[in-house]
Amino acid sequence: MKDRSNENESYSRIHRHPSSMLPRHFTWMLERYLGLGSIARPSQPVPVIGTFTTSIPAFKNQARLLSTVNTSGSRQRRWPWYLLTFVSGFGSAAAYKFFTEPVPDPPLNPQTFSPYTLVSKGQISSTASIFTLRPSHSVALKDGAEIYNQAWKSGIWSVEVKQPQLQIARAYTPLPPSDLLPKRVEDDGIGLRFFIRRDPKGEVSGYLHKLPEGATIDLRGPHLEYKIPNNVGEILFLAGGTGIAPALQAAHTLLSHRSCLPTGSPKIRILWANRRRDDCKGGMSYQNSAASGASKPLGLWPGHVQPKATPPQNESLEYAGGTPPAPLVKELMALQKEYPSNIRVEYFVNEESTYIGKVRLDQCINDKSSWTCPSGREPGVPGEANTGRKLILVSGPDGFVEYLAGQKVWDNGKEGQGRIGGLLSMLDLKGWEVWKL
Ligand SMILES: Cc1cc2nc3c(=O)[nH]c(=O)nc-3n(C[C@H](O)[C@H](O)[C@H](O)COP(=O)(O)OP(=O)(O)OC[C@H]3O[C@@H](n4cnc5c(N)ncnc54)[C@H](O)[C@@H]3O)c2cc1C
Repeated sequence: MKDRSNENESYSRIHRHPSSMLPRHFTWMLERYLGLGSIARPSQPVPVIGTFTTSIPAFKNQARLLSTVNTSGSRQRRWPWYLLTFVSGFGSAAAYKFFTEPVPDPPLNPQTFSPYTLVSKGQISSTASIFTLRPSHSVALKDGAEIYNQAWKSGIWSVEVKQPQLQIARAYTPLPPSDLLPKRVEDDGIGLRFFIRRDPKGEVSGYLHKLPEGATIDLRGPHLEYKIPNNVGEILFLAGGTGIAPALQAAHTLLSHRSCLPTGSPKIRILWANRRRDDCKGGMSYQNSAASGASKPLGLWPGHVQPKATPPQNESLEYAGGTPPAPLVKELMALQKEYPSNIRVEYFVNEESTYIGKVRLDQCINDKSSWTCPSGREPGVPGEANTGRKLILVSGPDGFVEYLAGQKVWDNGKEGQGRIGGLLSMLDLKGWEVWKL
């Protein structure tokens, strides 16, 4: 009968020995290729496994060497080797994992189109809807939020949306995050919303409006359209139709990222013109068309409706009560509630005979009333006069921009600002800068 006393002893030793944690073939490999000797059985010669080496003289020697490895050497002396082996083993495993595991992409990049999923399409008027999109693939949330954050901080930006059948793309302006939205959509900061008007003959807008929820939409961006200067003090934003999207972006940049600057509390006044009440239901209507100069319109943008009657002469603002506010009106109202001294919004509706006119523009440009920083929004100095740059931004259909600020011009394949024309050219702009979007 085989004497097992020795075996028991070596078994107990193996269990005290750190190498006992290693799988057998791994310890053999360490011994075989690193010459680490007595890992498996400290008191026994290491067996030579297999016979494939024996016919080759060089391996024969090695096999003989391995078969006679003396395992009684000092363990202390070998510890650094064990450590080195472990460290390099784990290092290699970590490196392998790092280089072979797919790294989540940022949700958006300016070079290539990234797939987004149409989460919802909320129709807000007969011609326009709010589209909510989320990246289709798993994205690096932190990087994604950072890409959007940089864009929101910078100013007005857009993304390109691809129509895959025709392989054409159009620019659209993401709406800023809003506290009014259900948390599900915006809470992780990677969803994007768009206010898109369906052009009856438009290739891309028509395509988008036909897509069902769950469809994939390819986006590329962000593209910075206009960097809002850091030292901006006041913005007068003239928005026509979907031009409200960049106006909301400007308000977001100003109120969330530039609030209460050393130059004073920045402010923004938005004059939003729509052909129909549809898009801005519930919005506060500017009633004084005569004061706004609309009774003597200059060039009018396509679809313009001539005023039917002379509007009242008082300069009151009144809510278009009775109907629940349209989603974007709600968002504008929420901003006004949160920043009552920093944002003012006026609505002009062509079918109600209200227009952005010369007189109203002149009043806005010369408004000297103090817009103070609401309490608790330090470090701005409440009530301090604003000394920052003053900007007039104009955004909307070509006809709208031309009517207010003159045509943009194409030069060398690039769209340029052109000279200031339209209504603004008739006013003394006194230090206001004009930018047509
Ligand atoms: C920076 C930027 C941001 C924008 N943001 C938004 C936004 O947030 N929301 C939004 O709704 N829009 C936005 N737009 C407008 C948007 O990019 C598209 O221009 C708009 O949706 C129309 O595109 P479309 O492909 O549907 O129409 P298109 O196919 O380009 O057609 C537009 C109009 O031109 C007419 N047309 C086309 N080809 C011809 C031709 N050969 N001859 C005569 N007429 C022709 C069509 O009948 C149609 O009425 C933005 C534009 C820019 C530049």
